[in-house]
This record gives sequence, structure tokens and C-alpha cells, in this order.
Amino acid sequence: MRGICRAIFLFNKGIIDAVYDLVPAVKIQIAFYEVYGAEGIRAFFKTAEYAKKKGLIVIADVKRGDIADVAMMYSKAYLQNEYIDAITVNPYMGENTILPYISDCTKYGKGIFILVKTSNKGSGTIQNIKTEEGYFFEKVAEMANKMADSLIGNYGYSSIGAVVGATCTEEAKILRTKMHRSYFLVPGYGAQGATADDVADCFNDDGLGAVINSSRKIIFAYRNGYWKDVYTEEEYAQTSREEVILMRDLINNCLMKKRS
Ligand SMILES: O=c1ccn([C@@H]2O[C@H](COP(=O)(O)O)[C@@H](O)[C@H]2O)c(=O)[nH]1
Repeated sequence: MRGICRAIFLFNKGIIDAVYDLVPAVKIQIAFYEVYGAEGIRAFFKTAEYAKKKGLIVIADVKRGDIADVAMMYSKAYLQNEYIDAITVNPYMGENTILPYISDCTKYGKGIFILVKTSNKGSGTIQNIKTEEGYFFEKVAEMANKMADSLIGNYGYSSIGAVVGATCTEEAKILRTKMHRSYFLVPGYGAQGATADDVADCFNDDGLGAVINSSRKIIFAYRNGYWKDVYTEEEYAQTSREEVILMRDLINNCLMKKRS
């Protein structure tokens, strides 16, 4: 196990070294570390530490959601960790289960992203249930927005953000008009099929307000058709860098088109 986890950390380090000057943040998915037990968790926090020391914002994708007393412990584990800036939070259990995280966001200058409309194909089953006052995800957005308003920073954005899937273009438009002050964490780009055009409406008119996430498309870029013929497996990190540059340029082009 130790060997696998060491290899995972070195792989991550290679990618961080290759892209840290291009991206604002890394999102580390806890499931891929939990699966290796204690050594995996060690690799997770080592990766977070390395990314943080490289100047990146570190988002732990842990999707926590439990009663408030338990949430306090989750919050202590992640938001009180010096190398983690923000976590993802599942709001299904209600407002009071999110408050412990908000309290730590305030105390320690951290952030959370509340799952509002997720990128997966089945997300509509619950999130798009129509109520008399709109869709279920709109109700979650309303709750998140109220919380966001209580924690606005110097630049007008809140520490309470929202997860909004890149694959949910229509919902993203609605949410962007309702949640001006929240950063959107936008997964679903690349491997799940969303494109630069699809994420353009996740940004505010100032060109800010969204962090677009692409995981497999970046970290496994060396396996992709086009790059496979250009780079070797050993050059995986350089390949990731190329893919990040491509993603950045495609998104910037779409944003410029939208503004003109
Ligand atoms: O709605 C959501 C919320 C989180 N995720 C997470 O994002 C990445 C996506 O990985 P890709 O390889 O870019 O598809 C993954 O860690 C998910 O847990 C999401 O996909 N959708």
C-alpha cells in the first residue's frame, strides 16, 4: 500500500509542478485516497500540502453531510487543516447541518461549495423535482444564497460557493442570476462531456465567479487520442500542461465572444 500511495503522490506532484502557474486551484477527490486506507489519507494530505505550498487554492472534494455535531468533526478534519482552503458539502440534511462549516469558514478564512445542481446524468431525479415555488435545486440555491450573504469578502464574493455541473447549462443560467456573490465550482468539463461553450454562463459578467473543474481529461491527458501521438507516458505531466493551456484558451475565447 505504501508503494502505491507514494506513486500516487509522485504522480500528483508531477502534475502540480507542471500546471501550478496556470491554474488557481486543485480539487482533490477523497474517494481515490480513502480506498487505500491510512496510507491513502496520508497521500491525500501530502498532496494538499504540496499544492498549498505551490500557492494553489486547495479544494477537498469530500461532499460531507451529517447532523451538526458530526459536521463539526468533519469541519475540524478538513477546514481546520492548514493545507485545505475549501470543501464540498452536501446540503440534503438541511440548513443546520451546514452551520458548523460556516462557523469555521468565518473563524479560519475557509470556504465551502454546497452541492446545488450536480453534473451527473441522474442529478435531475431529485434536484429537478418541481415544487410550487420552483425546482428543488432552486430551493437549495435560495438557502445557500442566504448563507452566502452572511460571509462576503473584500472583493464582493462570498466564502460560501455552489457546485453547479458544467453539464447543466440551463440550470446554470438560472443559478447565475440568483447567486451573484457565490463562486461556482463547476465539474463536468471534459470527461463528462461539457465544453467551453457549456460553462460560459457559469461566470458573472465580470468574467469571475466560476472555477471550472476538469479531472480525468487533465490528469490522464497522456492517454487521450491526440496527445498519445505527441508525448510519451513518461511525459504525462507535460501533456497535462498542454491540456490545461488548451482548456484555458477555449474558455477564454468563449468568454470573450460572450462579452463582445
Ligand atoms: O456535480 C458534481 C460534483 C462533483 N464532481 C466531482 O468532480 C470530479 C469530476 O471528474 P472528471 O474526471 O472531470 O469527470 C470528480 O472528482 C467528481 O467527484 C462531479 O463530477 N460532479
